[in-house]
Amino acid sequence: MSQELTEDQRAIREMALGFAADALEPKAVEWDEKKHFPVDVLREAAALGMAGIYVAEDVGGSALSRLDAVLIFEALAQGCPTVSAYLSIHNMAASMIDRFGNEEQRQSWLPKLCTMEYLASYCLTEAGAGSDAAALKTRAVLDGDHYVVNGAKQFISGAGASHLYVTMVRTGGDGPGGISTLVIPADSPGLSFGANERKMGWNAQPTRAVLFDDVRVPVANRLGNEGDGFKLAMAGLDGGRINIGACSLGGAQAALDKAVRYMGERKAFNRSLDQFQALQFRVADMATELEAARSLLYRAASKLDAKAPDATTFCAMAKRFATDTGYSVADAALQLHGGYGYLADYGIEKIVRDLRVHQILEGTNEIMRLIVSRSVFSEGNRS
Ligand SMILES: CCCCCCCC(=O)SCCNC(=O)CCNC(=O)[C@H](O)C(C)(C)COP(=O)(O)OP(=O)(O)OC[C@H]1O[C@@H](n2cnc3c(N)ncnc32)[C@H](O)[C@@H]1OP(=O)(O)O
Repeated sequence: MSQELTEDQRAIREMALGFAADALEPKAVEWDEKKHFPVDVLREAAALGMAGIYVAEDVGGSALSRLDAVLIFEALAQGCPTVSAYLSIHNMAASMIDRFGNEEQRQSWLPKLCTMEYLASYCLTEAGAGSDAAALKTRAVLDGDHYVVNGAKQFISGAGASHLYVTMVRTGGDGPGGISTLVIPADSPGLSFGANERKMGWNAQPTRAVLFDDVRVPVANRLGNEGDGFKLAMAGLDGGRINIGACSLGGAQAALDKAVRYMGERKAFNRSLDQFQALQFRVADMATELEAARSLLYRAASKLDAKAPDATTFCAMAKRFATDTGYSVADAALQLHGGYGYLADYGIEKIVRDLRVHQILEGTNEIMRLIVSRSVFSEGNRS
């Protein structure tokens, strides 16, 4: 463990690890193969307080810290990175309503989001606006006390299954200042979904386009003021990014643990694999790299909890480092299994496939470098 955890934090982590071992890990390969989104299991996680982790208690949330959330997503990902990652997106959307919603919005949506009677999706990306999120084109035009929304969102996790879509739309001119955030219910007339995308991994959750054709959304569903939407979206992503980093670390830890067990059982040249120093050193490096990533991730979470001015930069550093490290450690664990690592039964190749996308989503790792370099160079300019 990279930093001393409090007794409460250890208990939270143990609870999530127990849930991962009992409810996620035994089914994870089957869910991947059948492309099954286990909503019933997500609701069991919600009953343990993991659907509104950093949402306030008055609306059913657990009111825990960002560091607590990272511990939970890391632990859950040891059972299934994909289910943990969906839950992290649901938590991000719920926390945006908690932080930026008015009292009526909080009371009407959050109790159901915290039990997962309602599932939530986060809709920023468009076919023509991924990394350049401020270029989004989905438009919302005011018509009396409603907005009329037209456009399409791409790569939306949970789409088709979610009940609420926290959606960034253009209500004003070009650029970030013209963007607002609307909470759009799934049953809104004119809202429809693309086909479930066929993916390399992340098969235990659906990914679809969300299509808006003259969808009427009450002005009362807007979070914050007109023009605030880009900042709300970015603020949500700060936490979302470290949560995804935690999912990578959890998946990679599970892969490393499998490799260590396998190396004790598998013999070659009359010795078990764990007797070869070259392989022992490889495992030593993997464990060291994971621990370094964990330290940075927990530091970023603590910065977010402290509302530190450099929290966004640390979240970007941690997301980039944890998802790159997690992927390379999981891939090395596959290699240590030899041909068996490539077989579905061992559960390693699924972890590698699941973790690959973490280097792309919640902001590509190239965008994370952009955020960090902007901060480094602006600090350099000041001195
Ligand atoms: C299986 C599926 C595979 C693929 C799944 C893909 C789906 C997803 O991953 S979900 C979405 C992920 N998308 C992203 O992460 C988007 C990546 N892009 C970005 O983060 C931004 O566009 C980024 C960082 C490049 C900056 O954009 P840029 O247009 O230069 O805006 P920038 O000038 O920095 O900021 C605009 C305003 O927002 C504010 N802002 C920026 N970041 C933050 C933040 N973290 N918190 C609060 N405010 C912020 C700025 O201060 C600025 O405010 P002001 O105008 O008052 O100075």
